[in-house]
Amino acid sequence: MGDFPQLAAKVGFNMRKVTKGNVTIKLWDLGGQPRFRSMWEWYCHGVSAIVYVVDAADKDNILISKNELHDLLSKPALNGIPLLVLGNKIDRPECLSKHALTDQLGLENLPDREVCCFMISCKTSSNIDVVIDWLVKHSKTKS
Ligand SMILES: Nc1nc2c(ncn2[C@@H]2O[C@H](COP(=O)(O)OP(=O)(O)OP(=O)(O)O)[C@@H](O)[C@H]2O)c(=O)[nH]1
Repeated sequence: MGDFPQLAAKVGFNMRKVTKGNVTIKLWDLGGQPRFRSMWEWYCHGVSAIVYVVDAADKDNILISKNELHDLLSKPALNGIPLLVLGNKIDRPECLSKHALTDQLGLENLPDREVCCFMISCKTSSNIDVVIDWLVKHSKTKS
């Protein structure tokens, strides 16, 4: 774990802190490009929650997203960690519905963990408040 900040700096991953009330959440923003995907697991060890952001307007790549997500969740070290899936870009007309995204990502009946999905737009800030509330609720350590 100790080498992660240095590694993250090298590959350009960012860490951000968000504070709400008496809770401060540390968020790692991991790159989604293929060359970074093998590193995802190591950043997920011991975390309070995994947040998986999907471009819900990019129908051509949903299957790849699904496969990468299920590959990540198959790692024994990540068993039981709550999963929050965010379908981003709901401001775009071609965006999938929550039902279609849930179905196409295979989120129904994922074993051994709590799973939640919200549809959001980072562009218009839609639903970001419910995401923060979910993260606060699932944070392990309170300051
Ligand atoms: N329309 C729309 N565009 C968005 C939204 N969120 C991000 N974008 C755009 O999508 C593009 C990719 O955004 P990034 O934040 O670089 O995506 P990313 O997933 O972090 O990229 P990686 O770190 O490489 O995985 C940029 O052009 C953003 O402006 C959104 O909610 N709506």
